[in-house]
Amino acid sequence: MNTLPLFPDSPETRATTPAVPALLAQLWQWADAGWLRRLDAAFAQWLAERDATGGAVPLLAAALLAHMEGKGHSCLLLQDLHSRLPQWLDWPADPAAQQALTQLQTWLPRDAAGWQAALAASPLVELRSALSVDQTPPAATAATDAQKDCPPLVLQPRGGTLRLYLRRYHQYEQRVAQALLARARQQSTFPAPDIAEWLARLFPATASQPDAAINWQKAACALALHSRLGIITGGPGTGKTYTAARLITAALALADDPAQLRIRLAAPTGKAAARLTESLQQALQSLPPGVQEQPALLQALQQLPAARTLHSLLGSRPDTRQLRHHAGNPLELDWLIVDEASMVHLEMMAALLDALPPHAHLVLLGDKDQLASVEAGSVLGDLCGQAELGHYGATTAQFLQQASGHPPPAAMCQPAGAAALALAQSTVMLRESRRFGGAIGQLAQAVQHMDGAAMARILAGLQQNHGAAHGVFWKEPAGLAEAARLAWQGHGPAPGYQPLAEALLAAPRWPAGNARGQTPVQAQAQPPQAPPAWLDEHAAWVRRVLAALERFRILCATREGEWGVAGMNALVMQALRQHGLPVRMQGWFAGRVVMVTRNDAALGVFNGDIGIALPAPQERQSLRVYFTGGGHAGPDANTGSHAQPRSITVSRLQHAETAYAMTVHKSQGSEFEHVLLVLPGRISPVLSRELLYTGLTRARAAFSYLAPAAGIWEHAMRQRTFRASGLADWLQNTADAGH
Ligand SMILES: Nc1ncnc2c1ncn2[C@@H]1O[C@H](COP(=O)(O)OP(=O)(O)OP(=O)(O)O)[C@@H](O)[C@H]1O
Repeated sequence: MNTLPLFPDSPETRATTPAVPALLAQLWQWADAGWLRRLDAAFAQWLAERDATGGAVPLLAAALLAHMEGKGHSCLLLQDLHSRLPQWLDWPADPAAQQALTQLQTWLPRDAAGWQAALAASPLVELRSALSVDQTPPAATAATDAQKDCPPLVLQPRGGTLRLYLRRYHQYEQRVAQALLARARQQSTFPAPDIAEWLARLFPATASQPDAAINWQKAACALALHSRLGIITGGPGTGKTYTAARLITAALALADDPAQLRIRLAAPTGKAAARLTESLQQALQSLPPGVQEQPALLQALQQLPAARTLHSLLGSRPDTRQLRHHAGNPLELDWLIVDEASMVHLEMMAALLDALPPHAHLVLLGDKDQLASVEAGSVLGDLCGQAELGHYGATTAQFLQQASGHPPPAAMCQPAGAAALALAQSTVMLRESRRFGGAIGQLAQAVQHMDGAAMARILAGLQQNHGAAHGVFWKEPAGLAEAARLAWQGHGPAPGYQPLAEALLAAPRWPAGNARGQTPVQAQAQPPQAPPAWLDEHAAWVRRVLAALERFRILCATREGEWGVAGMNALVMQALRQHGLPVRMQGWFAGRVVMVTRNDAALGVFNGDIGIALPAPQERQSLRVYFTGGGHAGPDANTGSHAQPRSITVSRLQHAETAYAMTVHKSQGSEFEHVLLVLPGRISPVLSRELLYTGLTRARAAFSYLAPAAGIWEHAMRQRTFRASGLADWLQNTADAGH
């Protein structure tokens, strides 16, 4: 029911809001100042040209909505907008920006009733009832996209909150919620005793894991086999891939014909897909003996295809948002395992669910505590908001007892007779990390629990060792000289970029006949016909360079500034030049590390792919970008060699940026032996607990931290990332009594 009363507009608001032309002029001025995006002002202008009869407030709300969508929010929480505007917009501290912000604030209604009054009369806004749900089938929704005749903005009261959406995001949220709930409720046909039998084989009791209490990995498999949806969340090393390997094995074992079961693996980035393939292969090596005795099962496991990026799985095509697979042309698969699900944004999740055939099982693996996706939405976080508490219903508890040998602890079950949320019945949180100990693990825990006392203890221990112990170096305030030292030398055995520079300079000499005898990195020239032995030598060198590149990365909270990606890249490039590499501040050079910034399905490169420019083995004077991870095993199109990693010539890679340093956001799905996290000296909303946690957990063996001001870490640790979204509400307001 719509719980928000419809009051007349507040006179206070009307009195201060400018006329439409004045508002638009002001929005463009703010865009020129860099406080809003030009896109935000242009959107308001476009709406005004469509219909300005609703006055300035709907246009102002639209510009702010577009701006917030650019920051990852899928909607605008209207009743909080007035009070939280300074925090959400984060305009610069200078007096002009702050004065503008104050002015903007006076134009906003102060509460939900004021907003509803100001927006309800506008033909640009559709007011939805709290209970209405879109019934448009996904294929039709995708086809009409903007739905030209519908108002572009949607005002949605629900759960006591008033949200304003771009129509597209309103539809995505509803489609995602409906599709996930339908899958969670749809039970599979596997009989519980058969599930129990296979899970007992795959998770035999051991000394470290006696069969005395519930085994959450086993329970996760049981629930994913029980319905068409499994959500498995947990921190690094908690065994998500280990569990997925056993789940896949059980699914194949329970299938009538394992050879016919189409299991597909996917991840949001090429890097994450490569890691999934690799760690799944490792996990499959450690399956218990019972499996080895089943030749058909073994053969099916050996034939599992490599993981792909979600973009390539869904058939992303150049120059269009439309994907090859959708509800009208569904994916041809029976099971889909998606790793690093925290990186999947709302639009991608909606597209994925549209394209999934109804009978297919979907399994999402990911760490709910990591940063949300770069693009709008916080899907996994919204799905797993209650995962820690379980909330299992009586039917689920009974099924877990039957299929895995133990019910969940009483504290994680719903009281008798209480309704159980459908999604919770398909969700398991894994808690025990088997990889993460030492100071990095302790730091990650202290951050996650906002535990100031634990943090103080860890720092005191580090100080006794001049800032470094057990693979952790932590210093604030610190100077840029310190950053340059760590970026080059690392600390202790933990590497900086020096090993990469050494690998680059240790390039094989050109074959005999090249009079200068220079390495390819120095000369970028070679004979036109390279002999096969030289090609192999070149390929081995490329692999050594890529391995060195994977050892270290600088992660930043921001892109700009000395302590952002730009500053850190400059610092590293200066060091590389000093050590004899042909670095150029603009354009391509051998040794330039880049990150792809836009998907290009035709080229087979995707946003977030990391590569390094190196001289090509055959083409005189030419550079190719060789990519880490996600490479294909087939022969290189250019060289014919079987050992070449995936590469493309630099002139074809239009959308890439230098990436010795990258944002923490973009580092999700990757791990490095040593991570140097640098934060800026100014407090801002991007500094958050999730940012620290994600940065920390990218480090396999060593972690360094620097910031130019004291108190930055502490501030970040106490601040949670905020993403406005209505997805949790759509999911939670739908209870399934008796589940
Ligand atoms: N029940 C178990 N018994 C023995 N070893 C386990 C078990 N669960 C996980 N491991 C081991 O712990 C390590 C981490 O497991 P895994 O890679 O599956 O974790 P993950 O959650 O997928 O990590 P990440 O988030 O970093 O990908 C692996 O070496 C795995 O073999």
